[in-house]
Amino acid sequence: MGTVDVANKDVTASLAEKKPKVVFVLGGPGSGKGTQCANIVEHFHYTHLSAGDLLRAEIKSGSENGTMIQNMIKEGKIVPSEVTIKLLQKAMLESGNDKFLIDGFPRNEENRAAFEAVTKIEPEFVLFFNCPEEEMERRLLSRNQGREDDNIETIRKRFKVFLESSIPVIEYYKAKGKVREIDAAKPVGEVFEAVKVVFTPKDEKVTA
Ligand SMILES: Nc1ncnc2c1ncn2[C@@H]1O[C@H](COP(=O)(O)OP(=O)(O)O)[C@@H](O)[C@H]1O
Ligand SMILES: Nc1ccn([C@@H]2O[C@H](COP(=O)(O)OP(=O)(O)O)[C@@H](O)[C@H]2O)c(=O)n1
Ligand SMILES: [Mg+2]
Repeated sequence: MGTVDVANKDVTASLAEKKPKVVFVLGGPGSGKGTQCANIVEHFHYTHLSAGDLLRAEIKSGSENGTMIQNMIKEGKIVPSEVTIKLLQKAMLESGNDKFLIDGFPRNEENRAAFEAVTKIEPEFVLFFNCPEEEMERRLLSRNQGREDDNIETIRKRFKVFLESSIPVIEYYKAKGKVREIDAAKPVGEVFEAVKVVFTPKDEKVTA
């Protein structure tokens, strides 16, 4: 066993000790995951970890996996979970927090099963932003963050991957009663009102 494996075992053990609370934030590309996570962080003091942001930072850092990650993102493909899970574990440990919004992960069955097997962490619930494709396409084409995957050709590929690989993950958690579905086609403020209801503890909810 190499030193990298040993180091990752330490990370896994330290994380397991903390028993972190995890919410998976899922939804198609452009459904508003990042936007709403920023609001949730402000109001509910979670740490936001976007799998896509972590992968993009890994490319920028000049890591040995950088070129592979960059090529997969350009093609709208899902990076092997070994890479993404290590980045998530490291970020969780470094944050010092014990409440996380994991945005854009798990995106396929391999992501889901590997995260469960490696970390033994079961999500509290899954926040699912449901949005029609036409609206997501409009938003992505005007996102203007200079992303190499926000062009119509890659967007189409990402929608296909979402339908074929990510929807089954949402269905898996639906069968476990863990999905909190939000109508994400509405304006940002209205979507957040619905999000707040999900994050507000039941005994604090005002029943008018
Ligand atoms: N409810 C909304 N209505 C209109 N535009 C939105 C809404 N939510 C997000 N956006 C915009 O759509 C684009 C994609 O949002 P983002 O939060 O990055 O989505 P995701 O992380 O799911 O891809 C951004 O430019 C964002 O400002
Ligand atoms: N779990 C993940 C998340 C993202 N990614 C890659 O990163 C890309 C961008 O993900 P993202 O979450 O930032 O994209 P949005 O849904 O926010 O538009 C995806 O299309 C994948 O290529 C991945 O491989 N595995
Ligand atoms: Mg995002």
